[in-house]
Amino acid sequence: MNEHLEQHLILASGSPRRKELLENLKVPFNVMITNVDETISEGTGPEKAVQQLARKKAVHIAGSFPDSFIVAADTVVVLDGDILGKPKDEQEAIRTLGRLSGRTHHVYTGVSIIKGKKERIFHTATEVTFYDLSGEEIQKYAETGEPLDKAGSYGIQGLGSLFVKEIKGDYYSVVGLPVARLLRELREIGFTI
Ligand SMILES: Cc1cn([C@H]2C[C@H](O)[C@@H](COP(=O)(O)OP(=O)(O)OP(=O)(O)O)O2)c(=O)[nH]c1=O
Repeated sequence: MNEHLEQHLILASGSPRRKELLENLKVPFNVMITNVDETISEGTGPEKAVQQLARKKAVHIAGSFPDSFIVAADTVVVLDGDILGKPKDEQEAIRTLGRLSGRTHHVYTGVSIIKGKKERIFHTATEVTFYDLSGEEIQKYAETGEPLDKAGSYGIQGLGSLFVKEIKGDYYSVVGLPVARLLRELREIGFTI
């Protein structure tokens, strides 16, 4: 019997990118959308913040599925110590992109895995450097709508790729899910893959 049929994987995320990336594992899974409050309390560092939020999303689903492996993640961009989440509108996206222009920032992704009483939690940090961006470039990009549902107001996998001069770390972590690390952590918690 296919052992994958005996273990149930759930992605607790509404992000289409996370779903696509998890498909690379080539195991069946279900997607469940979580709706948790993503406010980060004052003074919380990005490493802790992304882990806490990822765990909150996983816990939200885990109670109802104690026999399943629940995976959830959270991604933020950090510049000059400021945590930049998803912009609330086009104007905020334009301001954020102006700040990221010509600079190096960090993308933190936290991942939580819960299986009954067992848990794994980790985060990754990736360094991304942008080319200088003109006001016109930023304006045009913001008008595409691509920044709106993305931390730091850009998508490295989309038109935002045209801004990236250098990246140090896991590309997939910037997109929202460090899949290679996740695979290894899933094995550690007893998922056969
Ligand atoms: C920096 C960056 C972020 N992002 C995305 C990944 C995440 O979907 C999003 C950050 O918001 P998150 O709150 O981490 O995730 P989400 O609200 O989209 O989905 P869910 O909470 O249901 O899992 O930004 C990209 O797609 N590309 C990028 O280059």
